[in-house]
Amino acid sequence: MSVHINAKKGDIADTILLPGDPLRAKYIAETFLEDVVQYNEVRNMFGYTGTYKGKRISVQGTGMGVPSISIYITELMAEYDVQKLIRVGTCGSIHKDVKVRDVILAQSASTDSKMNEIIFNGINFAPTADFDLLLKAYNAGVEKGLNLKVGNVFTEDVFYNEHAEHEKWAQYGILALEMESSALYTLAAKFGRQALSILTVSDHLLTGEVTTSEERQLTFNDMIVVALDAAIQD
Ligand SMILES: O=P(O)(O)O[C@H]1O[C@H](CO)[C@@H](O)[C@H]1O
Ligand SMILES: O=c1cc[nH]c(=O)[nH]1
Repeated sequence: MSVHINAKKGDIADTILLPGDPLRAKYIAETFLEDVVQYNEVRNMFGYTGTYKGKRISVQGTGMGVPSISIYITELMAEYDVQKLIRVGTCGSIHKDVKVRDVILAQSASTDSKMNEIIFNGINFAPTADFDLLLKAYNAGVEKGLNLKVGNVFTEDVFYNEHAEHEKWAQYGILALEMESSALYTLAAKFGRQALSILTVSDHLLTGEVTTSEERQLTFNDMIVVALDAAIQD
C-alpha cells in the first residue's frame, strides 16, 4: 500500500494507462479489459487491473494537473514497480493543422510548471516521450488508418489563463495544451521507465469548436485502442 493507492504489491500490472478522469479509467476497464479487478478507490481515484488480448494491463486515474499526476506516478513507479506508463488524455488544440477529434502522440512536452525548475535548479530539462513506445503507438495508429499527429504539446498549470501566448507557441510548433505530460516524462526519466502521452483534441482554442459527449466517446476509443495495442507489444 502507498499513501494514495490502496493496492498490495503485485495487484498492479507493469504496464498502465493513465487518464486524468477516474471515470475514464472505469470506462476503459469495463469496456476494453477482461477479468477486471478494482485495486484502488482512495479519493475516488479509481484503479483497475485486467487483461487485454491476454496481457495484463492496469488503468489508473491521475486527477488534473502536475501535482496530482506526480503523486500517482511516483507511487506507481517507486512502490509498485510500474515500467510502462501511457497517458490517455484530452487536450485543446492551438494549431491550425490540428483539428478537434485528432489524436496526438506527444513527442515532447513544454511547460510553465514550476516542477522542473525546482528539480533542475533553473536548467531547462526537455521532457521527452520514450521513442520505442512512441513508435509502437504510431504504428498501431497507422494500422488502424488513423491520421495521428506527432509533436510538442504544452503542459500548463493554469487552465483558465488569459495571459497565455497561444499564437507564439503555435508558431514554435506546439500543437495543443494539456496539464500532465511534462511531469509524466520527467518522472519516468528519473525512474528509468518508459512513458508516452496520447491525447485526443476535445476542443479548439482558435475556432472555439468543442466536441459533444458522444463524439468524445468515439474519439476516445481510437486513442484508447492505440494505447492498448502499443502497451501490449513486446
Ligand atoms: O482529460 P484529462 O486526461 O483529464 O486531460 C485534460 O483535461 C483536464 C482539464 O479539463 C486536464 O487534466 C487536462 O490535461
Ligand atoms: O488542459 C486542457 C484540456 C483540454 N482543453 C484545454 O484547453 N486544456
